[in-house]
Parts: sequence; C-alpha cells; structure tokens
Amino acid sequence: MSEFIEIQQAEMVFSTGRGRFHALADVNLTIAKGEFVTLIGHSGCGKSTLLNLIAGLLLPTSGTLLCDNREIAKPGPERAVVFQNHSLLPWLSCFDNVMLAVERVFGGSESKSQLRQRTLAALELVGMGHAAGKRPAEISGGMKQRIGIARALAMEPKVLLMDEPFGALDALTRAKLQDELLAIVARTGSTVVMVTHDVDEAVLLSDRIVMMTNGPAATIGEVLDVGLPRPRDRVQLAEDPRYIAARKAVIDFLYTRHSHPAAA
Ligand SMILES: Nc1ncnc2c1ncn2[C@@H]1O[C@H](COP(=O)(O)OP(=O)(O)OP(=O)(O)O)[C@@H](O)[C@H]1O
Repeated sequence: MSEFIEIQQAEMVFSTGRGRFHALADVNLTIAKGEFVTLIGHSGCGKSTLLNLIAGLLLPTSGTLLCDNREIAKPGPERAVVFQNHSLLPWLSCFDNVMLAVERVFGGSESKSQLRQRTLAALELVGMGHAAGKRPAEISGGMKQRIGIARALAMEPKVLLMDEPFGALDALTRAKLQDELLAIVARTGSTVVMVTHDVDEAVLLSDRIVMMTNGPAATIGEVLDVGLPRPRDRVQLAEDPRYIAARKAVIDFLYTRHSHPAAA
C-alpha cells in the first residue's frame, strides 16, 4: 500500500500565558491509503494535537505533514473531521447540516438535485434517512454522532479524522456505532485516523494502533500491527487469542511501561 499521510519529525510547541509548552516532539508516522489507524495514550499526551495537525487546524512548530504528497497547510475537505461533540448547527435540520458541507465541496460543479442526492445518500449510509427533517435537538446523542459522520463522509474525504467520536455515548450505542463504522469503512475503503481512550475500540477497529508516550514532549512510543482479519465480529473476537494478545500489548504499554504520571 502507498504512503498516504506522512508525518516527518513533527514538533508542536504552544505559546501560553505561562511560557512555552512542548506538546509533541519527533513524531514520525506514515499511514497508507485505506488504513484505519487509532491514536491512543493517556489524557493530555497530545492525541488531539496530532489529529489537529493532520486536519490542518494547527501547524507544526517544525517538521512536515503531507497528505497525498501535498503539504498540509490548512484545513481542507479532503480531510474531514468528526469531533466528540458532533458540532451540528442547531437551527438547521439534519438534512441541511449535511447539505451545507456537500454544497461547500461540490456546489461549484453539481446541480442542486445532485447535491440533494448526495446528502440523502450520506444520511442513508449511516441509517439516518428517516431523521432528515429533524433538528439536532430532536434526536439522541448517538443519532447526532451519526449525522456528524454522514456530514464528514458526504464530502468524500480522502481521510476521515475522528476525535473520540463515540466518547460521549453510552456503551451500547457506542458498540452499535463502532460496528456501523466498521461496515461503512469496509464499503467505502476510507482512510481513517481516530483518537480514542478505549483499548477495545482501538483493537476492534484498527489496522494499526499508535501508542503515545506521556507529555510534555510526547511522541510515538510504539505502533502495534493488529493483524486481525476483516470483517470483524466483536462477539467472536472476544475469545480470539490474537485479539486478547493485541489488547494485552496495548494495556501493557499504557499501564505498565507508560502509566499516567498523575496515577503513578
Ligand atoms: N492551544 C493550546 N495551548 C496550550 N497548550 C495546549 C493547547 N492545546 C493543547 N495543549 C496542551 O498540549 C497537551 C496535549 O493536549 P491534547 O489535547 O492534544 O491531549 P490529548 O491526548 O488529546 O488529551 P485528552 O485525551 O485529554 O483529550 C496538553 O498538555 C494540553 O494542555
């Protein structure tokens, strides 16, 4: 597989009221097209900072980030982001929330009816066609996250960037959306980079798990090749020795070798 996202010697230093804060140092990572990569690490280690660098929402203090051989200099529709808190516009219907993004990307080249078709197709993809006319306040948290994912997928991004997309959901809704995401990614072949705190989520979804050390100057400690065949079934995996071994490797990294300073 070809290298699609390349992160070379990325470093992030924030200027704060109390001086400079060295968040990330020496981050090197390449992600192939169609790969599903999760970033895992303790709270505050810099997962969101790294995701925001890939999104172009932040620029590195030094180092280079490339997407499809182009330097990442600002946000772009080829790198769609799904946040933990859906970020839907409350005064617009679900349909219009998705349509807004579709218009931004395809409005210059497609007719209104093509744009509407794209919007509906994205809502159907996440099983939300029936809620098209509802406002965000009228649907559940899990449904809002689905709309956020539909909005991102509707832009046909080269890369889907997800920052703890299921973090605010109850365990059952979370499991359902994880399964749906697996099915969607299998269908679309999307490249995904996702931040999570959840070891099981990381093992279930990822091709590779990027494990980050604690900050300041956090970096990539290890990268685990999950190597489980797809399609993946959470019930069967629960007893699969390869799943158990992958889970243990991440837990060892997080709680034995890099336990959180606050918990030590
Ligand atoms: N804009 C900013 N200015 C100053 N410091 C920042 C800024 N953004 C992040 N930081 C600091 O950089 C470090 C990494 O933050 P980041 O949000 O990337 O961590 P995280 O691993 O995503 O955390 P969590 O899992 O709790 O969401 C933290 O110490 C944070 O306080």
